[in-house]
Amino acid sequence: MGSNMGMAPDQVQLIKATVPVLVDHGNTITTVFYRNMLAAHPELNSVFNTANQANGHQPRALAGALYAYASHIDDLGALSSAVELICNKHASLYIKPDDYKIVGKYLLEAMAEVLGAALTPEIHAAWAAAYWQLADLMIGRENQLYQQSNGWTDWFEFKVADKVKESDEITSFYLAPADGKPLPAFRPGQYISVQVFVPDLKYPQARQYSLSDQPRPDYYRISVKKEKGVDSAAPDATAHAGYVSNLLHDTVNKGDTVKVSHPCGDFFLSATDEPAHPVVLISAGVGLTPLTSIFNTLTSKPSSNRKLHFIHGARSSSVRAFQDHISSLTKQYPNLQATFFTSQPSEEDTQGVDYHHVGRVNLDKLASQKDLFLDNSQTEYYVCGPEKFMTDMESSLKSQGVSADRIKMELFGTGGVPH
Ligand SMILES: NC(=O)C1=CN([C@@H]2O[C@H](COP(=O)(O)OP(=O)(O)OC[C@H]3O[C@@H](n4cnc5c(N)ncnc54)[C@H](OP(=O)(O)O)[C@@H]3O)[C@@H](O)[C@H]2O)C=CC1
Repeated sequence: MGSNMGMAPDQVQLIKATVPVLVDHGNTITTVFYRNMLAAHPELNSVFNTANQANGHQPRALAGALYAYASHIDDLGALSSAVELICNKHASLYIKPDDYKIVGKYLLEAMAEVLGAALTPEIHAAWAAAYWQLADLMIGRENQLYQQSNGWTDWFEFKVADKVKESDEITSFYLAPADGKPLPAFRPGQYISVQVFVPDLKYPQARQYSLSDQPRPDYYRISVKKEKGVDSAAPDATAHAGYVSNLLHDTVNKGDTVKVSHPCGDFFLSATDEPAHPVVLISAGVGLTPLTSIFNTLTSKPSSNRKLHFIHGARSSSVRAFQDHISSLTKQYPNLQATFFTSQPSEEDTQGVDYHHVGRVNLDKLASQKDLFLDNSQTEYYVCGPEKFMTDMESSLKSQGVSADRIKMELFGTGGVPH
């Protein structure tokens, strides 16, 4: 990201001066923003995740993003990976330049509504300039991403060619294009958005799902966890049952159609044909889906003798997807290995078969540190799962001398506003 092209130096200082205001009022501003914008533009409900609106996650995430932007307004390079991630998600949802006009209008109006006279004309002008500086940059990047999408520029109808239960919680959907034409390839690790009409809401919702198989011309596979939500009596009652995952599990069957967007995402396997680089895949829960795409891609070449270690954590083997698939391949090929952690083994689970270690994923528990291929300075580590899991794994790898550029992960969070 470049310098502050569109902003005067005193405006940059004004934005920095509003950082404490965002700490105190950011969440109120973004809550008012979403309320007013969605009331005036109900058609945008289909773009935003309604569950995350209801539980306050979306306003908190946007407040965190505003805070991060204001804090780094004179050092925008620090935000480039977060911006790249958001632009990919926008491209996956077909966000257009006109959408930025609506968002800018309601964001500035929400600031005025919440801050009142404290939002002086100078601060208002500085925020308008700051908003459009970032919006222009994102519009430019999203335009590039649309140009790379093989002409696929809108939702496209796909048929569910197969629906396969992978575990008690995860089911795969094999999605074939309705026109039967060959699909464009994707980079293993990338995702698609799937859009379905939600009868309870009376409008569609879209969610991003990682592609869970190697690129193939005839179908895209996603593997979806049924998000049951949290009982409202529970202490952490913030999780709303997933609108889309429950519909997919319960009502979308073989032969039905869903809308799909082109593959996006900046978390992907970096080099598929370089056997010198060992690869370690570290995941928890449904976070194994993009890593299974990487695993299947790398193991699809029988001639490859690349060292590959699949590490996965689950509550029990009944909720672990792809266990038999991964285990059978690792038994067949000496260059492949798998280590399964299970935090609550059931009576049916057998140590050495269904899992290797009791507890959450802990890299210190591996039989030998050579299992992480630490002696090879080219080893790449792909990490996916709950956010805290990813940051813990990153710290663990860094403490063992792995450089940050070899640890790949996709952190959707924005860091939030400090308390
Ligand atoms: N970027 C991407 O492409 C994708 C990202 N994801 C992310 O993966 C996460 C979903 O995982 P989900 O299956 O719902 O997770 P769960 O909450 O069901 O947990 C799955 C497993 O991870 C363990 N775990 C949770 N937190 C930690 C931690 N801090 N350290 C070690 N182990 C931990 C759990 O331990 P325990 O048994 O003790 O509860 C459990 O065994 C989501 O955050 C989602 O965003 C998922 C798919 C794709």
